[in-house]
Order: sequence, then C-alpha cells, then structure tokens
Amino acid sequence: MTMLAITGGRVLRPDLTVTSADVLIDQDAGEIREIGTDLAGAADETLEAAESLVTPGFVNGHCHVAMTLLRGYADDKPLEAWLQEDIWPAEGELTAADVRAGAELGLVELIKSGTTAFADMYFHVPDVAVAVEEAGLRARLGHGIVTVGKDGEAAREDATTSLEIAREYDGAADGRISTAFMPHSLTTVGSEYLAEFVPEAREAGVPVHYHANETVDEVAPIVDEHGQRPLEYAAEHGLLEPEDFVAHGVHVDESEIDLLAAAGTGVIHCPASNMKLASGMAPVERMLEAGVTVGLGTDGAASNNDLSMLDEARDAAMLGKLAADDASAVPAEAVVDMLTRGSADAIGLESGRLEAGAPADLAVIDLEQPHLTPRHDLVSHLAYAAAAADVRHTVCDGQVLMRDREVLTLDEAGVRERAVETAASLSARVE
Ligand SMILES: CSC[C@H]1O[C@@H](n2cnc3c(O)ncnc32)[C@H](O)[C@@H]1O
Ligand SMILES: [Zn+2]
Repeated sequence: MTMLAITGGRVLRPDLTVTSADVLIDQDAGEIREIGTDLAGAADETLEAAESLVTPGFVNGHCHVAMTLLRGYADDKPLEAWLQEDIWPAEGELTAADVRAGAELGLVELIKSGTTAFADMYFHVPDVAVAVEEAGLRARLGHGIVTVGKDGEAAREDATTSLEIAREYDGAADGRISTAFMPHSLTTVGSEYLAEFVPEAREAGVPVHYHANETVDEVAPIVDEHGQRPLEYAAEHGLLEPEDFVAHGVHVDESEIDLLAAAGTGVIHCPASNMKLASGMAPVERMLEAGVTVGLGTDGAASNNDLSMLDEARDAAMLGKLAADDASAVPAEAVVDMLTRGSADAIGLESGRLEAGAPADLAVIDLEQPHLTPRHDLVSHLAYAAAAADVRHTVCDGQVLMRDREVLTLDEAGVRERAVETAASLSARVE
C-alpha cells in the first residue's frame, strides 16, 4: 500500500467547516484513508500544505474541453449566430488529432486551476479519452449528437456513435472515465431519435446529458411545436431521470423547476457562458430552494473564455444575486457546495467531499496572497477571492497531477506548442 499525506493545511470538511489537519491518502485505492493530526509518519510521500486550504477538487459539470482551440476565435455574438456563423464551420474542419491537441490544452488548464473531474460533450471522444487517461483526471465523456440538417442515415449514425462510445468507454482509465449518452439539445436532435435511442442508453446503464433551456430562442420552438415547456417535453421523452443532468437551465419556469426537483435531474449552471452569450440569468436561488441538485460548469473555452472553476464560482454568486434581486441569494456556502459536491452529485460521481472513504480528489490553495488576506472566512475566499493561479497542488484518484504549480502528467510547454500550431492550421483551413 502506498500512502500520500497532505500535511499542515486547513481542510474544508463536507459541512463546510475548516479544521487544521493532515489528509492521509491510500494511493492504490485512490481513496482518502483518514483526516486527522500527525499523519505524516504513516506516509511514503508528502505534499506540503502549510498556509494553504485543502479543498475537494473542483468538478466542472459541463465542458467541451477541446474548444480551447477556439478560444478567442469568435466573441461577442449570441448563441445561435455564434454557433452557425463561426463555431460549427470551424468544428467541421476538426480532425481527431486536433481534438486531442485541444483537449490536452484544456486538461492542463483544468489541472492548473484545481479541477479534478469534469463532464464533456464533444466529437472524437476516443482521442479525448486518451488525453484524459494520460492527464490523470476523472471525466464523464460523451459524443454530442446533432441530427438537424442531416439525412436519416447520417443522423442515426451520429446517435449510434454516441451510444457505442458510451458503452465502450464506461469504466475506462481504471474507472476514472465514465460516460453518458449526449444529445446536443432538445432542438438540435429530432424526437424520433430520442424515442429510438434513449431506451437503449437506459439499457446500457448510462445517464443522458444535454443542453436545455439555454436561450429564449431555444424554448419558443418547443412551446410552439409541441405545446409543452421544454422540460415537460424532455420528461415525456424519458430524459428526466435522477442520473441525468442538463446544461444551463436558464429559462426554466416554476413548473419546470418542480419537475427537476421531483425527478432528481441535475442542472449544471454555466454563468460565464450565459453572461457572455447574453443567454440570460438562471434562477439558481429558486432551484436551490426547490431542492434541485445544482452544479457549476464552464461550458467551452470559446464562450467563457477560460476553464477556471473558481471564476465560475464567483460568477455564480454575483449573477445569482442579480437574478434574484437579493444580495443574500446564492451565498458563498451555496457556491462552494455547487463547485464541489453539487457538480459531483449532478454528474454522478462520488467526489466533491473530503472524508475518509471518499475518492482522493483534491486541490491545495496557497493562502499566502494579498487578495486572500486577512482570513476571516475561507469559504468566502473560495467563493469570492481565490483564483486559478493560487492552486499549488492538484491530486486526483490519489495521484499527484500538479506539485508546487508544476503539472506532472502532461508536458505543459509541448501541449501549448501543439495547440498553437493546431489552432493556426485550423484557422487557415476554415478561411
Ligand atoms: C455536438 S458536440 C457539442 C457541441 O456543443 C457546442 N456548444 C458549445 N457551447 C455551447 C452552448 O453554450 N450551447 C449549445 N451548444 C454549445 C459545441 O460547439 C459543439 O458543437
Ligand atoms: Zn455546452
């Protein structure tokens, strides 16, 4: 048994209290063995955490990690125009090698900002999976299906790919990779494909993940065509099960909030993307009051434009207050819970809490920074003041992915170089 101890830190516990303690990790099991005092003696290796906050690794509940290649490629447009005029034409040129290069860049960014698990919808998923395996992160991956604008054969092929990928990769990378069936959204996938393939996803035992109620323009066609709110339509198509999770949930009415709460379906709130694309303000406080499981996600780096979950936490608190017109709405504790346990629960992972027996997924935040001084309340600092650059160490599944700000599993300089070349070649092909 190989043991790792994280020593001398302030540890954020599941009840959001903070205590001075060591964390002892069984690296073979990838689990936290004990949280207590003087545990360094039991360890083969230590990570120093003095003057630092030891927190559960952040869980990014909705991402398109390879879209780092399109960061800054098209900004300042609303969702539909952005996708149709810029993003989809560029993505049409992406090769598997491009996606691998973009995914590696995104994974470096995730590790450096303390994220240890994420859910990802994209194309060329086998290449994303290889990158995740080498990076050492935990991920729920899926192939995103779009059937609009395709003939029947191509549409079925896309849905079949999503199902096959979900079946084949579930449990990959020693269990660090899990999967989901991923229709892109309720307006971009025809109901006949949902009717045919969702029961197969259930049979395969994988959840379903999709964009829902992101913009007003996405709600209106479903109401017009089917006479139903989008999430009523989703429930009727078997897409609102406890293991399922939707991205965005901006334009949800009270009846849909009740549906989500009753179904146990998670919502991944993506505040930065919603602000940048001017999609709207999700009623996060209302969803939390109703008992909906709410997590946080960055969405892709082309609509954010980074993958820092600490930025997302701050944005969620700020936007939540604005949306509720109430400064006490979406307080620091709620945000930290969404950043960790909420996202993990929504996407069906056990991580997001530091306690004996839990997965050893954690981040260590350097508190010796002017913007984290004084230390009245470390939960407040995590929600409002900490930044990606404050992350010192990142550990996932008991393995050290970053030590003293040096990423150990990927060659950061090489990854950046490949991403620069790949993005330049992509731009040249699209023009
Ligand atoms: C079919 S793979 C995933 C697909 O989703 C696109 N995408 C990125 N951000 C968003 C968003 O905010 N709403 C809807 N779709 C989005 C991405 O570019 C891929 O094409
Ligand atoms: Zn998205």
